[in-house]
Amino acid sequence: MKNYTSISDIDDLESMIGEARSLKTKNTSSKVGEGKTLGMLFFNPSLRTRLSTEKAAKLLGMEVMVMNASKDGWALEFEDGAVMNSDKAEHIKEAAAVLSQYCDVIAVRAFPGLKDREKDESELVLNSFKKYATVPVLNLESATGHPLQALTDAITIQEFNQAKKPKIVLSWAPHPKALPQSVANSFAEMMQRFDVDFVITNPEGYDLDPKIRKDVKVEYNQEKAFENADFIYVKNWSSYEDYGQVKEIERNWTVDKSKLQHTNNARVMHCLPVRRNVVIADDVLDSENSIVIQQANNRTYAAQAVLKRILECAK
Ligand SMILES: CCC[C@H](NC(C)=O)C(=O)O
Ligand SMILES: NC(=O)OP(=O)(O)O
Repeated sequence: MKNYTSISDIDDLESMIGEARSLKTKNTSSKVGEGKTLGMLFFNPSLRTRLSTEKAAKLLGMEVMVMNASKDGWALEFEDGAVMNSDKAEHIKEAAAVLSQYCDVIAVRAFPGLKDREKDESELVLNSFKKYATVPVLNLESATGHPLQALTDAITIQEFNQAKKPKIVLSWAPHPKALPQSVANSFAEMMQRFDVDFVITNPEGYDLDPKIRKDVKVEYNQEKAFENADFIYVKNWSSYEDYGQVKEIERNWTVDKSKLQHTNNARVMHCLPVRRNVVIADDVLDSENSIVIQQANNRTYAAQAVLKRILECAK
């Protein structure tokens, strides 16, 4: 595995999950990162991804450099052939090549603009780093995916699952801002890699990209979708068909304790950050049903397993 920019970069998921869980229990340790440097560029805010990935790298013996690329770095030009006579100071060709001199792995967070679907789906920023960097690239959430989060989610479900074939529901929930489909996309892709009863529930007008959800059942009645569910993965996303749009805030989609009565005492997951009492109610987040903190803890071990694999493959 040279890069980790999509969950499709992992061909042996069970092995990767096993390695992450083994690193978590310290049954295995590794200093494969000694003498190596991870460079992380954030074009958008972060708490979990930034800190868990830094911790993961340091557990492997890596040095870590982090940069708020939008705030501290030069404005970058990503279009090849551009005449750079406006506000962009540096081309990604030079930036990626120079970063490749300093870093052994380059990790990038770059959210979608949510204005131009075609441009966002081209993954211009992430793919430009892949094209012009000469070292492996790690996706810290891009315009269409969040593969480290999805691996974390798979690890967490494996840890908590007690059913032979669990019913797992990805549920839309309201949010005041237009958010990416990235987390939902990668979760939907990940669930299709396992033998689970996977259902997506969202209001009409919020279906995910059909290229991602493929033939996954979409249930527009949230409570019906929750029936006998073992896991409820809650996430907001803006409309794909009316790209980037937030329709009226459908407050009755907030996940509260009354909704869980339809489930099989389901575990509730969310990638965080979460808007309490808009996306998920206090009476769920403060209950035994919520595993969002355990889920966030697993971000470190997902990142550690991925970085370990990248470094081993780069040898
Ligand atoms: C990990 C989630 C990051 C981002 N969330 C916000 C609030 O921008 C999103 O929904 O993709
Ligand atoms: N879940 C997640 O990626 O959190 P941050 O946006 O805080 O990194």
